[in-house]
Amino acid sequence: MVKTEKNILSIADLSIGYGSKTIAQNINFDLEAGMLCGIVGINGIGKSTLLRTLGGFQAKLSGTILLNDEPLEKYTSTALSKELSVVLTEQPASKNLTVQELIALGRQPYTNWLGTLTQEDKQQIQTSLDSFLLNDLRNNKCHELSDGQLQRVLVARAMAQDTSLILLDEPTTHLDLYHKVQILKMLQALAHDKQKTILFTTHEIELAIQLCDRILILDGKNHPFGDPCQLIEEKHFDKLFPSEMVQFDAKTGSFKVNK
Ligand SMILES: Nc1ncnc2c1ncn2[C@@H]1O[C@H](COP(=O)(O)OP(=O)(O)OP(=O)(O)O)[C@@H](O)[C@H]1O
Repeated sequence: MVKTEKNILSIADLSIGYGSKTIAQNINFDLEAGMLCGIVGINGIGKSTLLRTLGGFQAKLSGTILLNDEPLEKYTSTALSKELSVVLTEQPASKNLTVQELIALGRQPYTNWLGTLTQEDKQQIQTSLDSFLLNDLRNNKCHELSDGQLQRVLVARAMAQDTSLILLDEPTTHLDLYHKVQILKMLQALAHDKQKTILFTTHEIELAIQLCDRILILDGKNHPFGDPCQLIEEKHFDKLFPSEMVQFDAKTGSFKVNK
């Protein structure tokens, strides 16, 4: 991976939550261009809340979120749509569009008020179709697709949006193991080859350990962040679940059920 030193996302002393209800606090991490980062943690710990906060869908409670060195809240929605794309699990509103039409929506921040596509827009759409193996499906309606195919379309749309940061909420939900690995490898290629910074929530801890450059563990306390090997060495995965049920095996990077 060719690394640049520039931080795309810098999070310092961040608290997230709803009104007076704090869900997580003291979150700190930095992400450079070209990094794939998974956010893991038990159900209800605040993964989606963090993603929504970073995506600007809900206000932070306190702390700093810098996107390309600018505070997130300083961005206008037009400026933000050129720096940040978000892929959520459920997007039923646009399912009547064809694959190509949905991906073309990713170019909206760049088109004029008529939505006319330039040669560059068309090129970006074609590259996204190619990267996510969607050429044969380009004229299919999105409601005709399998979950795995639809997930590839949603990520391809984010790629067409051509932002420095891409946020995804549980991109592997409902997928079989092969298609979980496929989408994560495609995200990894997008991060490494196109120097995109990609942050996603997941319950696939073992796959995240194998494929991510960084992992953020939301644990309700210190929220360890780092290289997966470093997190294993520091025994952070050992404490993720109550040890009477499952135990983390550092040698294989996997969880074993206590029988
Ligand atoms: N709109 C809301 N208002 C108040 N509390 C909320 C709201 N949405 C979620 N919560 C609470 O915030 C906490 C964190 O929820 P969140 O969905 O971020 O967790 P998560 O880690 O993504 O969980 P999961 O792994 O189950 O998807 C939960 O206790 C949840 O009940």
